[in-house]
Amino acid sequence: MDGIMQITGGGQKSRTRMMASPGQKVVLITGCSSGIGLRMAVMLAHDEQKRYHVIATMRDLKRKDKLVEAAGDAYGKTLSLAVLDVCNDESVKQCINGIKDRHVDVLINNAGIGLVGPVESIPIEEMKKVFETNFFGVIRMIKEVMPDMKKRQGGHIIVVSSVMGLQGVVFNDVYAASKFAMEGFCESLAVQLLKFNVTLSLIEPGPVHTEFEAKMIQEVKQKECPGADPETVNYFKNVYLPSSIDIFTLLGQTPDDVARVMIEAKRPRFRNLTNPFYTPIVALKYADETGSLSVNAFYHMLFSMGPLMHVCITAMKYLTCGCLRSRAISPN
Ligand SMILES: NC(=O)C1=CN([C@@H]2O[C@H](COP(=O)(O)OP(=O)(O)OC[C@H]3O[C@@H](n4cnc5c(N)ncnc54)[C@H](OP(=O)(O)O)[C@@H]3O)[C@@H](O)[C@H]2O)C=CC1
Ligand SMILES: CC1=C(/C=C/C(C)=C/C=C/C(C)=C/C=O)C(C)(C)CCC1
Repeated sequence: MDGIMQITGGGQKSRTRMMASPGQKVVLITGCSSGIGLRMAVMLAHDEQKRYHVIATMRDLKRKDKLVEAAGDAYGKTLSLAVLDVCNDESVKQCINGIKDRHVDVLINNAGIGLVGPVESIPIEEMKKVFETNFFGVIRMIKEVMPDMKKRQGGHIIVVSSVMGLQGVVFNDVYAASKFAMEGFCESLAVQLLKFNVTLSLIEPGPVHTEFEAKMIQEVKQKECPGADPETVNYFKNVYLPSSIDIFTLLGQTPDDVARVMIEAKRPRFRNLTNPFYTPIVALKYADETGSLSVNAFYHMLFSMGPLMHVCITAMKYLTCGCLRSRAISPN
């Protein structure tokens, strides 16, 4: 393993860290009870050269069993567990204060939640929860860890964003907005951090088969959408849902695919799309600065193409996988 996980500077000081052996880098990951966070934690803890000590955090330790089982022998050696709720100031402080010298070499902000539905049917409180987790949760972590990294002139902050941080998707308005907000925040901060030799990277997965997908399907099926008109509810449940399931089936990656992109890239880049299919989708946006191309393309894919969308996406998948897969999977 080489990868995005490269640390710039501060290497010697890492000897004083709690739990980590000399020379090991301390990697703190949020949201490790399932999905991408769990797999990243396990893959790093299983590094053959034992270069990382992973502090796998989750908000509720009752959910630790899947991680502990997947970690196997690494648990208690190269992987330890800690409680951390990214929405709670105290919880974040307590966790970081519990680490020797508060020394974190790599911070992976993975914890996040989704939200789908017609905007008019979603209470503002629910929308705030999404921003509180996906946006302020990341900022809370960065504020706690970044000052020490700046002092040490070294460290790496990774943020699991999404393709929806670059391109909005119908009925995902608020979730996409939370990831766009994160992208803007990181784009601004990355420049300052370079001056302190601290690297900031974004990971932008497309659909990934995790609990996130199951929760999304459940949410669409169960939501009664009060306040939304019947036509909109029909588009949400009978047009968006089947297209979305189709897209997960056709293009979905595994959490291991995503973790590998992060771990195996030779040099840390600022943006890291994990799914080659989304490269042309994002390119559409930059090809037409008025935005009409993207809005019209998505409109036709969703509302005019019907079953043809499946054929079209399958064709695009094979075309893009052919020419872009190697770039997306091993970017350097
Ligand atoms: N799956 C997908 O299609 C995609 C996912 N992503 C992003 O990937 C990241 C991981 O999601 P994924 O693995 O797919 O989904 P999962 O639902 O499997 O995992 C999300 C993790 O975040 C944790 N979490 C939620 N709220 C908090 C909180 N307040 N404090 C600490 N942890 C919290 C969950 O913990 P708990 O068990 O306690 O709920 C869980 O461990 C998210 O940021 C998501 O936005 C990006 C692109 C695509
Ligand atoms: C329905 C639909 C689409 C759906 C995309 C989806 C469902 C993407 C999911 C991404 C996820 C889950 C990201 C998580 O952060 C497209 C391709 C835009 C084309 C138009 C129709």
